[in-house]
Amino acid sequence: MGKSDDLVVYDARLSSRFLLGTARYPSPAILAEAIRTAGAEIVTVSLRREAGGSRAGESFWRLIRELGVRVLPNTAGCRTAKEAVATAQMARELFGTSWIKLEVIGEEDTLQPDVFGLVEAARILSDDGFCVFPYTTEDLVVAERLLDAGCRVLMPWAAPIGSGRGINNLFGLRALRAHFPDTPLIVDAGLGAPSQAAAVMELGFDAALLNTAVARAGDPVAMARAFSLAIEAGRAAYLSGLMEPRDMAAPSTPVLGRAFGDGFEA
Ligand SMILES: CC(=O)[C@@H](O)[C@H](O)COP(=O)(O)O
Repeated sequence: MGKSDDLVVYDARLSSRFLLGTARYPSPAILAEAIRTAGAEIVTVSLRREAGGSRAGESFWRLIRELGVRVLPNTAGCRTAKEAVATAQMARELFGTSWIKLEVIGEEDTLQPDVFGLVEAARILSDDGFCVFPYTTEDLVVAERLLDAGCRVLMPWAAPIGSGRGINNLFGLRALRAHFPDTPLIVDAGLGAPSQAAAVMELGFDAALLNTAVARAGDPVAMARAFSLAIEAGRAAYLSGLMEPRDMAAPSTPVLGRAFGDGFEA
């Protein structure tokens, strides 16, 4: 790629399109190596899990500082707008950042976002100066409401958190991409295999955020590398202009006098 393909989100310019979650790794050392190998510039952290005061919290912070990555605190575990707003405010104090990955969970089996609470919390936090990264569904109307509320990026799910199902609603994600061509769209949650990450990037999504598939892999560091390669490959494919699939065959073997296809006759 000749010119820069950086992704701009709020005040950040990112060369990596791979955002990584920090939960459920076998050890802090493996987490650190996975982040390095992924080349991730942003990691998401749950305020509830990494409370700064505890010994575990302190060593986690040392590790993050050493890696030089940017932290995107999240409101994982919040069930109401009120709870999410309070958690975001605590996260701003604790982590010294106004970035917040906003999760308001509405349903236990799927951990589906409560989109009503999400929009409400997004508005309150945006008005309060936060840069909100909302974890949402592929719903176009909700997306509009989130942008109206002040969000400058959207994080639609591919599938329920931790399910590893990949793209559940291809039509919905395609429609979202087509409807918001200029909004950074980061697919967040449900990606289980590198091929699925490549697929969302091929659809034109701007980045992918995942956790479980790397953290719970047999070899998380090797899996981080596999996802990193896949995300890069998917992005390169998208930028290169993918061919349209067709129902019928189209001969690819050159016929006499047309060795280089239309317009290149020898
Ligand atoms: C880590 C995080 O912030 C979540 O959004 C979520 O856990 C990611 O989903 P997966 O664990 O399914 O990748």
